[in-house]
Amino acid sequence: MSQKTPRNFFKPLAIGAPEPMRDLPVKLERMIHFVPPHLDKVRAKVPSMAPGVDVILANLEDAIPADAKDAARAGAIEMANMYDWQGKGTGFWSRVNPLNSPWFQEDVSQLVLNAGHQLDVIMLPKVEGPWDIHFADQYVAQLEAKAGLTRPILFHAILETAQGMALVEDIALASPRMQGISLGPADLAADRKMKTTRVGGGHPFYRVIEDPKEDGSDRASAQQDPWHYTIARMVDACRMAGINAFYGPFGDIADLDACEQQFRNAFLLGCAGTWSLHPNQIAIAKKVFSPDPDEVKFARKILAAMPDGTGVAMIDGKMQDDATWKQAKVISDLADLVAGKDPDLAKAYSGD
Ligand SMILES: CC(=O)SCCNC(=O)CCNC(=O)[C@H](O)C(C)(C)COP(=O)(O)OP(=O)(O)OC[C@H]1O[C@@H](n2cnc3c(N)ncnc32)[C@H](O)[C@@H]1OP(=O)(O)O
Ligand SMILES: O=CC(=O)O
Ligand SMILES: [Mg+2]
Repeated sequence: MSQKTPRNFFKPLAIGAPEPMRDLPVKLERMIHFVPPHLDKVRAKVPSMAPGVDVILANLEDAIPADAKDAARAGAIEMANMYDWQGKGTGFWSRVNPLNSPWFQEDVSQLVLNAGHQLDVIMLPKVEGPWDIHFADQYVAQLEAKAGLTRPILFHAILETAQGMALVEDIALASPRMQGISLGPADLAADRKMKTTRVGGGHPFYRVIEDPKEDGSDRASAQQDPWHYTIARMVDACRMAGINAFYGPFGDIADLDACEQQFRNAFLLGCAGTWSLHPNQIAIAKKVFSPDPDEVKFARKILAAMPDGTGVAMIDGKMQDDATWKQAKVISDLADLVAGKDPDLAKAYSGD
Protein backbone atom coordinates (compact mmCIF):
# COMPACT_ATOMS: atom_id res chain seq x y z
CA MET A 1 0.00 0.00 0.00
CA SER A 2 1.53 3.32 -1.03
CA GLN A 3 -1.01 5.64 0.58
CA LYS A 4 -1.90 6.53 4.15
CA THR A 5 -5.02 4.98 5.58
CA PRO A 6 -8.01 7.37 5.73
CA ARG A 7 -7.71 7.61 9.53
CA ASN A 8 -4.02 8.49 9.44
CA PHE A 9 -4.39 11.04 6.66
CA PHE A 10 -5.87 13.58 9.09
CA LYS A 11 -3.52 12.96 12.02
CA PRO A 12 -0.96 15.66 12.95
CA LEU A 13 2.51 14.77 11.64
CA ALA A 14 4.29 15.86 14.83
CA ILE A 15 3.43 15.63 18.51
CA GLY A 16 1.98 18.98 19.50
CA ALA A 17 1.23 20.16 15.94
CA PRO A 18 -2.33 21.37 15.26
CA GLU A 19 -4.97 19.01 13.85
CA PRO A 20 -5.04 19.19 10.02
CA MET A 21 -8.14 20.88 8.57
CA ARG A 22 -10.79 18.60 7.09
CA ASP A 23 -12.42 21.43 5.11
CA LEU A 24 -10.75 24.52 3.72
CA PRO A 25 -11.79 27.84 5.26
CA VAL A 26 -14.24 29.55 2.89
CA LYS A 27 -12.33 32.66 1.80
CA LEU A 28 -12.36 35.13 -1.03
CA GLU A 29 -9.03 34.76 -2.86
CA ARG A 30 -9.55 36.67 -6.10
CA MET A 31 -6.02 38.04 -6.13
CA ILE A 32 -2.81 36.98 -4.43
CA HIS A 33 -0.87 40.24 -4.48
CA PHE A 34 2.90 39.78 -4.70
CA VAL A 35 5.08 42.07 -2.60
CA PRO A 36 8.90 42.14 -2.74
CA PRO A 37 9.52 42.28 1.04
CA HIS A 38 13.16 43.43 0.85
CA LEU A 39 12.12 46.82 -0.59
CA ASP A 40 11.43 49.15 2.34
CA LYS A 41 9.35 51.51 0.22
CA VAL A 42 7.01 48.79 -1.05
CA ARG A 43 6.82 46.98 2.30
CA ALA A 44 5.76 50.22 3.96
CA LYS A 45 2.64 50.26 1.75
CA VAL A 46 1.40 46.92 3.06
CA PRO A 47 -0.94 48.19 5.83
CA SER A 48 -2.67 50.59 3.44
CA MET A 49 -2.89 47.99 0.64
CA ALA A 50 -4.11 45.12 2.81
CA PRO A 51 -7.79 46.15 3.19
CA GLY A 52 -8.12 46.47 -0.62
CA VAL A 53 -6.89 42.99 -1.57
CA ASP A 54 -7.91 39.44 -0.67
CA VAL A 55 -4.39 38.07 -0.12
CA ILE A 56 -0.96 39.66 0.25
CA LEU A 57 2.03 37.43 -0.41
CA ALA A 58 5.58 38.10 0.72
CA ASN A 59 7.67 36.75 -2.14
CA LEU A 60 11.01 35.20 -1.22
CA GLU A 61 11.67 33.28 -4.45
CA ASP A 62 12.21 34.34 -8.07
CA ALA A 63 12.45 38.13 -8.60
CA ILE A 64 14.31 38.46 -5.28
CA PRO A 65 18.06 38.75 -5.95
CA ALA A 66 20.29 36.15 -4.27
CA ASP A 67 21.98 38.81 -2.16
CA ALA A 68 18.60 40.07 -0.89
CA LYS A 69 17.17 36.70 0.24
CA ASP A 70 17.94 37.32 3.93
CA ALA A 71 16.51 40.84 3.77
CA ALA A 72 13.37 39.54 2.03
CA ARG A 73 12.86 36.88 4.72
CA ALA A 74 13.27 39.49 7.47
CA GLY A 75 10.88 41.78 5.58
CA ALA A 76 8.30 39.00 5.32
CA ILE A 77 8.42 38.47 9.09
CA GLU A 78 8.02 42.21 9.57
CA MET A 79 5.02 42.17 7.22
CA ALA A 80 3.38 39.49 9.37
CA ASN A 81 3.31 41.96 12.23
CA MET A 82 2.37 45.07 10.23
CA TYR A 83 -1.34 44.20 10.01
CA ASP A 84 -3.89 42.15 11.92
CA TRP A 85 -4.22 39.58 9.14
CA GLN A 86 -6.16 37.00 11.13
CA GLY A 87 -8.44 39.58 12.74
CA LYS A 88 -9.21 41.59 9.61
CA GLY A 89 -9.60 38.71 7.16
CA THR A 90 -7.01 39.55 4.47
CA GLY A 91 -4.93 36.46 3.75
CA PHE A 92 -1.21 36.57 4.50
CA TRP A 93 0.90 34.16 2.44
CA SER A 94 4.58 33.75 1.62
CA ARG A 95 6.24 32.13 -1.41
CA VAL A 96 9.38 30.40 -0.15
CA ASN A 97 12.37 29.27 -2.20
CA PRO A 98 12.34 25.74 -3.71
CA LEU A 99 13.12 22.66 -1.63
CA ASN A 100 16.48 22.15 -3.33
CA SER A 101 17.66 25.73 -2.78
CA PRO A 102 20.05 26.95 -0.07
CA TRP A 103 17.23 29.12 1.36
CA PHE A 104 14.24 26.78 1.79
CA GLN A 105 15.04 25.55 5.29
CA GLU A 106 15.66 29.04 6.72
CA ASP A 107 12.66 30.49 4.87
CA VAL A 108 10.24 27.95 6.30
CA SER A 109 11.69 27.69 9.79
CA GLN A 110 11.92 31.44 10.32
CA LEU A 111 8.47 32.10 8.90
CA VAL A 112 6.74 29.42 10.95
CA LEU A 113 8.60 30.19 14.18
CA ASN A 114 8.37 33.99 13.94
CA ALA A 115 5.26 34.64 11.85
CA GLY A 116 3.30 31.39 11.99
CA HIS A 117 0.49 32.92 14.05
CA GLN A 118 -0.36 35.27 11.15
CA LEU A 119 0.65 33.11 8.17
CA ASP A 120 -2.22 31.42 6.31
CA VAL A 121 -0.45 29.73 3.43
CA ILE A 122 3.07 28.80 2.33
CA MET A 123 3.40 28.81 -1.46
CA LEU A 124 5.80 26.08 -2.59
CA PRO A 125 7.38 26.67 -6.02
CA LYS A 126 8.54 24.12 -8.61
CA VAL A 127 6.75 21.21 -6.92
CA GLU A 128 7.72 18.06 -8.81
CA GLY A 129 5.59 15.44 -7.09
CA PRO A 130 3.80 14.47 -3.88
CA TRP A 131 7.14 13.70 -2.19
CA ASP A 132 7.91 17.44 -2.10
CA ILE A 133 4.64 18.11 -0.30
CA HIS A 134 5.25 15.22 2.12
CA PHE A 135 8.70 16.54 3.05
CA ALA A 136 7.44 20.09 3.62
CA ASP A 137 4.39 18.74 5.48
CA GLN A 138 6.48 16.88 8.04
CA TYR A 139 8.93 19.76 8.44
CA VAL A 140 6.20 22.35 8.97
CA ALA A 141 4.43 20.09 11.50
CA GLN A 142 7.64 19.95 13.57
CA LEU A 143 7.93 23.73 13.44
CA GLU A 144 4.25 24.30 14.24
CA ALA A 145 4.66 22.14 17.34
CA LYS A 146 7.77 24.07 18.37
CA ALA A 147 6.00 27.40 17.86
CA GLY A 148 2.90 26.20 19.73
CA LEU A 149 0.60 27.05 16.82
CA THR A 150 -3.04 26.02 17.14
CA ARG A 151 -4.08 26.63 13.49
CA PRO A 152 -2.35 24.63 10.74
CA ILE A 153 -0.56 26.52 7.97
CA LEU A 154 -1.78 25.48 4.52
CA PHE A 155 0.21 24.78 1.33
CA HIS A 156 -0.19 26.12 -2.18
CA ALA A 157 1.87 24.47 -4.94
CA ILE A 158 3.00 26.11 -8.17
CA LEU A 159 2.67 23.99 -11.28
CA GLU A 160 5.78 24.90 -13.19
CA THR A 161 7.57 21.76 -14.34
CA ALA A 162 6.58 19.07 -16.81
CA GLN A 163 6.88 16.46 -14.06
CA GLY A 164 4.71 18.50 -11.70
CA MET A 165 2.18 18.79 -14.49
CA ALA A 166 2.23 15.02 -15.11
CA LEU A 167 1.66 14.41 -11.39
CA VAL A 168 -0.74 17.26 -10.70
CA GLU A 169 -3.46 14.98 -9.34
CA ASP A 170 -1.05 13.34 -6.86
CA ILE A 171 0.20 16.79 -5.76
CA ALA A 172 -3.35 18.03 -5.21
CA LEU A 173 -4.13 14.98 -3.04
CA ALA A 174 -0.82 14.83 -1.17
CA SER A 175 -1.86 16.37 2.17
CA PRO A 176 -4.77 17.95 4.02
CA ARG A 177 -2.59 21.07 4.04
CA MET A 178 -3.16 21.54 0.30
CA GLN A 179 -5.16 24.73 -0.25
CA GLY A 180 -4.62 25.15 -3.98
CA ILE A 181 -2.38 25.16 -7.02
CA SER A 182 -1.32 28.01 -9.32
CA LEU A 183 -0.12 27.86 -12.88
CA GLY A 184 3.47 29.06 -13.21
CA PRO A 185 3.58 29.80 -16.94
CA ALA A 186 7.10 31.23 -17.02
CA ASP A 187 8.96 28.34 -15.42
CA LEU A 188 6.62 25.79 -16.99
CA ALA A 189 7.29 27.21 -20.46
CA ALA A 190 11.03 26.93 -19.87
CA ASP A 191 10.83 23.38 -18.49
CA ARG A 192 8.64 22.24 -21.38
CA LYS A 193 10.94 23.95 -23.89
CA MET A 194 8.10 26.10 -25.19
CA LYS A 195 9.58 28.79 -27.46
CA THR A 196 8.46 31.96 -25.72
CA THR A 197 9.95 34.71 -23.60
CA ARG A 198 6.55 35.80 -22.21
CA VAL A 199 5.07 35.34 -18.74
CA GLY A 200 1.58 33.94 -19.45
CA GLY A 201 -0.88 35.21 -22.02
CA GLY A 202 -1.11 34.45 -25.72
CA HIS A 203 1.56 34.52 -28.40
CA PRO A 204 1.27 36.12 -31.84
CA PHE A 205 2.67 32.98 -33.50
CA TYR A 206 0.31 30.51 -31.75
CA ARG A 207 -2.79 30.69 -33.93
CA VAL A 208 -5.21 28.88 -36.22
CA ILE A 209 -5.69 29.87 -39.83
CA GLU A 210 -8.72 29.26 -42.02
CA ASP A 211 -8.51 27.07 -45.13
CA PRO A 212 -7.19 28.56 -48.39
CA LYS A 213 -9.84 30.54 -50.29
CA GLU A 214 -10.64 29.68 -53.92
CA ASP A 215 -10.17 33.31 -54.94
CA GLY A 216 -6.78 33.41 -53.21
CA SER A 217 -7.88 36.20 -50.87
CA ASP A 218 -6.42 36.66 -47.40
CA ARG A 219 -7.19 33.93 -44.90
CA ALA A 220 -8.45 34.88 -41.47
CA SER A 221 -6.26 33.79 -38.60
CA ALA A 222 -6.55 34.29 -34.84
CA GLN A 223 -4.35 33.84 -31.80
CA GLN A 224 -5.15 30.82 -29.63
CA ASP A 225 -4.64 30.27 -25.91
CA PRO A 226 -1.52 28.15 -25.30
CA TRP A 227 -2.52 27.69 -21.63
CA HIS A 228 -5.98 26.21 -22.16
CA TYR A 229 -5.04 22.56 -21.66
CA THR A 230 -2.83 23.23 -18.66
CA ILE A 231 -5.37 25.38 -16.83
CA ALA A 232 -8.22 22.96 -17.53
CA ARG A 233 -6.19 19.99 -16.28
CA MET A 234 -5.09 21.91 -13.18
CA VAL A 235 -8.71 22.84 -12.43
CA ASP A 236 -9.82 19.20 -12.70
CA ALA A 237 -7.03 18.03 -10.38
CA CYS A 238 -7.81 20.73 -7.84
CA ARG A 239 -11.57 20.34 -7.83
CA MET A 240 -11.21 16.55 -7.62
CA ALA A 241 -9.18 17.12 -4.44
CA GLY A 242 -11.57 19.77 -3.08
CA ILE A 243 -9.00 22.56 -3.37
CA ASN A 244 -8.81 25.68 -5.54
CA ALA A 245 -7.02 26.43 -8.81
CA PHE A 246 -5.43 29.79 -9.59
CA TYR A 247 -4.01 31.45 -12.66
CA GLY A 248 -0.46 32.71 -11.91
CA PRO A 249 1.51 35.71 -13.19
CA PHE A 250 0.78 37.88 -16.20
CA GLY A 251 4.06 39.58 -17.01
CA ASP A 252 3.10 42.33 -19.48
CA ILE A 253 2.23 44.84 -16.79
CA ALA A 254 1.29 47.57 -19.31
CA ASP A 255 -1.12 45.39 -21.36
CA LEU A 256 -4.22 45.62 -19.21
CA ASP A 257 -6.55 44.25 -21.91
CA ALA A 258 -4.54 41.08 -22.43
CA CYS A 259 -4.20 40.65 -18.68
CA GLU A 260 -7.97 40.92 -18.27
CA GLN A 261 -8.56 38.37 -21.04
CA GLN A 262 -6.10 35.88 -19.54
CA PHE A 263 -7.67 36.28 -16.09
CA ARG A 264 -11.19 35.93 -17.53
CA ASN A 265 -10.35 32.71 -19.38
CA ALA A 266 -9.04 31.26 -16.12
CA PHE A 267 -12.13 32.44 -14.20
CA LEU A 268 -14.50 30.86 -16.74
CA LEU A 269 -12.58 27.56 -16.65
CA GLY A 270 -12.96 27.34 -12.86
CA CYS A 271 -10.08 29.23 -11.25
CA ALA A 272 -10.80 30.99 -7.95
CA GLY A 273 -8.25 33.77 -8.42
CA THR A 274 -4.96 34.89 -9.86
CA TRP A 275 -1.70 36.58 -8.91
CA SER A 276 -1.32 40.35 -9.15
CA LEU A 277 2.25 41.54 -9.65
CA HIS A 278 1.57 45.26 -9.88
CA PRO A 279 -1.07 47.51 -8.28
CA ASN A 280 -2.78 47.98 -11.66
CA GLN A 281 -3.53 44.23 -11.84
CA ILE A 282 -5.46 44.26 -8.54
CA ALA A 283 -8.49 46.07 -9.96
CA ILE A 284 -8.50 43.76 -13.00
CA ALA A 285 -8.49 40.68 -10.79
CA LYS A 286 -11.25 42.10 -8.62
CA LYS A 287 -13.39 42.84 -11.66
CA VAL A 288 -12.83 39.49 -13.35
CA PHE A 289 -13.02 37.14 -10.34
CA SER A 290 -16.20 38.73 -8.95
CA PRO A 291 -19.22 37.44 -10.87
CA ASP A 292 -20.96 39.83 -13.21
CA PRO A 293 -24.12 41.34 -11.62
CA ASP A 294 -26.29 40.31 -14.62
CA GLU A 295 -25.04 36.73 -14.34
CA VAL A 296 -25.81 36.78 -10.63
CA LYS A 297 -29.35 38.02 -11.26
CA PHE A 298 -29.92 35.28 -13.83
CA ALA A 299 -28.43 32.64 -11.53
CA ARG A 300 -30.75 33.73 -8.75
CA LYS A 301 -33.74 33.51 -11.08
CA ILE A 302 -32.81 29.87 -11.70
CA LEU A 303 -32.48 29.16 -7.97
CA ALA A 304 -35.85 30.82 -7.28
CA ALA A 305 -37.57 28.92 -10.10
CA MET A 306 -36.42 25.54 -8.75
CA PRO A 307 -36.38 25.89 -4.94
CA ASP A 308 -35.45 22.24 -4.28
CA GLY A 309 -32.94 22.10 -7.17
CA THR A 310 -34.86 19.51 -9.20
CA GLY A 311 -37.12 19.47 -12.24
CA VAL A 312 -37.11 21.61 -15.31
CA ALA A 313 -37.95 25.27 -15.97
CA MET A 314 -37.77 27.72 -18.86
CA ILE A 315 -36.19 31.11 -18.08
CA ASP A 316 -35.74 33.73 -20.80
CA GLY A 317 -36.10 30.96 -23.40
CA LYS A 318 -33.41 28.77 -21.88
CA MET A 319 -33.91 25.30 -20.40
CA GLN A 320 -32.95 24.94 -16.73
CA ASP A 321 -32.67 21.71 -14.75
CA ASP A 322 -30.77 20.19 -11.83
CA ALA A 323 -27.41 20.76 -13.56
CA THR A 324 -27.96 24.43 -14.36
CA TRP A 325 -29.28 24.86 -10.79
CA LYS A 326 -25.82 23.71 -9.61
CA GLN A 327 -24.09 26.12 -12.01
CA ALA A 328 -26.30 28.91 -10.69
CA LYS A 329 -25.43 27.96 -7.11
CA VAL A 330 -21.69 28.33 -7.86
CA ILE A 331 -22.27 31.87 -9.10
CA SER A 332 -24.72 32.84 -6.36
CA ASP A 333 -22.48 31.48 -3.56
CA LEU A 334 -19.49 33.38 -4.97
CA ALA A 335 -21.60 36.54 -5.15
CA ASP A 336 -22.53 36.12 -1.46
CA LEU A 337 -18.84 35.80 -0.58
CA VAL A 338 -17.92 38.87 -2.62
CA ALA A 339 -20.84 40.85 -1.19
CA GLY A 340 -19.49 40.22 2.33
CA LYS A 341 -16.33 42.12 1.40
CA ASP A 342 -17.46 44.65 -1.22
CA PRO A 343 -20.42 46.94 -0.40
CA ASP A 344 -20.68 48.26 -4.00
CA LEU A 345 -20.94 44.79 -5.47
CA ALA A 346 -23.29 43.76 -2.64
CA LYS A 347 -25.61 46.51 -3.83
CA ALA A 348 -25.25 45.52 -7.49
CA TYR A 349 -25.97 41.86 -6.67
CA SER A 350 -29.04 42.69 -4.59
CA GLY A 351 -30.45 44.67 -7.53
CA ASP A 352 -30.82 47.91 -5.48
C1 LIG B 1 7.42 34.46 -12.89
C2 LIG B 1 7.16 34.86 -11.46
O1 LIG B 1 7.65 34.22 -10.55
S1 LIG B 1 6.13 36.21 -11.17
C3 LIG B 1 6.35 36.57 -9.47
C4 LIG B 1 7.64 37.28 -9.16
N1 LIG B 1 7.64 38.66 -9.56
C5 LIG B 1 7.17 39.60 -8.74
O2 LIG B 1 6.77 39.35 -7.61
C6 LIG B 1 7.15 41.03 -9.28
C7 LIG B 1 6.37 41.96 -8.37
N2 LIG B 1 6.26 43.26 -8.96
C8 LIG B 1 7.29 44.14 -9.00
O3 LIG B 1 8.36 43.90 -8.46
C9 LIG B 1 7.07 45.43 -9.70
O4 LIG B 1 5.70 45.66 -9.92
C10 LIG B 1 7.76 45.54 -11.09
C11 LIG B 1 9.27 45.37 -10.95
C12 LIG B 1 7.23 44.48 -12.04
C13 LIG B 1 7.45 46.90 -11.69
O5 LIG B 1 7.81 47.86 -10.71
P1 LIG B 1 7.95 49.40 -11.06
O6 LIG B 1 8.82 49.55 -12.29
O7 LIG B 1 8.36 50.13 -9.83
O8 LIG B 1 6.46 49.77 -11.49
P2 LIG B 1 5.80 51.18 -11.47
O9 LIG B 1 6.82 52.28 -11.63
O10 LIG B 1 4.69 51.16 -12.45
O11 LIG B 1 5.19 51.25 -9.99
C14 LIG B 1 4.23 52.20 -9.63
C15 LIG B 1 4.15 52.22 -8.13
O12 LIG B 1 3.64 50.96 -7.68
C16 LIG B 1 4.54 50.40 -6.74
N3 LIG B 1 4.53 48.93 -6.94
C17 LIG B 1 4.98 48.25 -8.00
N4 LIG B 1 4.79 46.93 -7.81
C18 LIG B 1 4.22 46.79 -6.60
C19 LIG B 1 3.78 45.66 -5.88
N5 LIG B 1 3.92 44.41 -6.35
N6 LIG B 1 3.18 45.88 -4.69
C20 LIG B 1 3.05 47.14 -4.20
N7 LIG B 1 3.47 48.25 -4.84
C21 LIG B 1 4.04 48.06 -6.05
C22 LIG B 1 5.88 51.01 -7.07
O13 LIG B 1 6.73 50.96 -5.93
C23 LIG B 1 5.48 52.41 -7.44
O14 LIG B 1 5.24 53.13 -6.26
P3 LIG B 1 5.50 54.73 -6.16
O15 LIG B 1 4.51 55.35 -7.08
O16 LIG B 1 5.26 55.02 -4.71
O17 LIG B 1 6.92 54.96 -6.61
O1 LIG C 1 6.45 31.41 -10.77
C1 LIG C 1 5.76 31.59 -11.73
C2 LIG C 1 6.12 31.26 -13.05
O2 LIG C 1 5.35 31.57 -13.96
O3 LIG C 1 7.20 30.67 -13.20
MG1 LIG D 1 8.24 30.35 -11.33
